[in-house]
Amino acid sequence: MVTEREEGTQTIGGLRSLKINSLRNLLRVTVETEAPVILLSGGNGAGKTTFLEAVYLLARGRTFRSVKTGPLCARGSERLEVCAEVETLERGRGRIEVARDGAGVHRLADPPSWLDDGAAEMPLRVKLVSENPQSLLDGEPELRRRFLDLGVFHVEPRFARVHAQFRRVLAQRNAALRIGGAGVALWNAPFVSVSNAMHAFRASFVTDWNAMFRELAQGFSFLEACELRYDRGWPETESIEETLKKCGERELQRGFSLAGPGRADFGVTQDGRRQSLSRGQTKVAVTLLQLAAERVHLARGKEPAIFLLDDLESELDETTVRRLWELGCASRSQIIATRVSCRPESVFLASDRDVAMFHVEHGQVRPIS
Ligand SMILES: Nc1ncnc2c1ncn2[C@@H]1O[C@H](COP(=O)(O)OP(=O)(O)OP(=O)(O)O)[C@@H](O)[C@H]1O
Repeated sequence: MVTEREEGTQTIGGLRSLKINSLRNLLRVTVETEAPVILLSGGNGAGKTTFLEAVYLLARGRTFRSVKTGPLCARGSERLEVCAEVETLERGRGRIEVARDGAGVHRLADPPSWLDDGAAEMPLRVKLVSENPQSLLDGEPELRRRFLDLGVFHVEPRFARVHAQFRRVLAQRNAALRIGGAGVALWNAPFVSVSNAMHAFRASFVTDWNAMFRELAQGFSFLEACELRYDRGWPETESIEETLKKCGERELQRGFSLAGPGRADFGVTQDGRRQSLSRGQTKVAVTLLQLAAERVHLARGKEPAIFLLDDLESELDETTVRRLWELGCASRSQIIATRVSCRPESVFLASDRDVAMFHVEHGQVRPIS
C-alpha cells in the first residue's frame, strides 16, 4: 500500500462508481470512473453540490448542508439511495450504500465486515471544502470542536470512548449545577479526569496538525507567520481542578460548566492574536487546514480521504486556485471538484493526474470525452 503511495503512481483508493437515486434533483445518476480526479462542471443549480453531498452522505451518514436547503429526498420521492463501489488500499473493493426514508438514514455495506469496525474505520473518509468554508473559522466554536474532534478521531479511535464519556459526565455535572449544586462534588473528579484525557488526545493531534499547517502556509504570504492555536478550554497556567475551584460560584449562578474541553477552540493566529483574514484568505486557510489534517492522517497510516472541493474557484484569484490545486493533487488523495462551467478549466487540467470530466445539467451527469 505505502509503496504505491510513495512511488507516486495514480493507483490510489477512492470511489470507483457511484449511483444516486432521488437525491434532490439527481433522480437517477450513475458514474463509473477510476480517475483520481473527478471534475464536475455545470451551471448554477445543475446538481454539482448535490453530487458531493451524495459522497458525503456515504461517508458520514448525513448532509453537510443546512436544513434551509430543504429535504434531501427528491420532490415526489419517499426514499433516496446512494450506492458506491469503493476501493481501499488495504481491503480492496467493497460496496457502501446509504438509504434514507421517513425513518432516517440507514447505512448498508457489503462486505458486512466493513461495518464491524465502527464509523472511524469506515472505508470512506471525506474532507470537504464546502460552499461556505469561512464558517469554520468565523462561525461558532462548536463547529471547530467538531472539526478538531473528527481529526483526532481518525488518528485515534480510542478518542471516541473518551468523548462519549465526557459528554455523559458533562451532562450529569450540568444537571447538578442546574438544581443548585447538590451532587456537583461527586462529578468533579470524573470531570477532571476525562477533561485531562480529552485534552491529551486533542493536544497530540494539534501538535502534528499545526506543524503540517505551518509547512503548507509557507506558500501563501498572508499566512507565513501564522499558526494554529489551540485553546483547551481552561487557562494554560492552571490545572482544571484550580479552574473549577475559581469558577465554582459563577457556575452555580449560571447553572452549567464554564470551563473544560466543552469550551475548547482553535483559530489561526499571528503573534498570539487571531489573524484577520479576508473571505478568500479564510477559504485558503480552511483548505490548508484540511490538507494538513490529511497529511497527519496519512502519516499515521490512514487510508487517503476523498477531497470534496465545491467551487474552489469562487472568491480566489487564479494563482491561488492553482497553488491549492497543486497541493491537493500532490496529496494523491482522490479529488472530486465542482466548478461553474463558464470559466476556463486549464488550472484543473494542469497536473500529472488523470482527470475525468463530467457535465452536470438538469440533474443529469454525463462524461465529457
Ligand atoms: N428535494 C429536492 N427535490 C428536487 N430538487 C431539489 C430538491 N432540493 C433541492 N433541489 C434542487 O436541486 C438543485 C441542486 O442544486 P445544487 O446546489 O446541487 O446545484 P449546483 O450545481 O451546486 O449549483 P451552484 O453552482 O449554483 O452552487 C437545485 O436546482 C435545487 O433547486
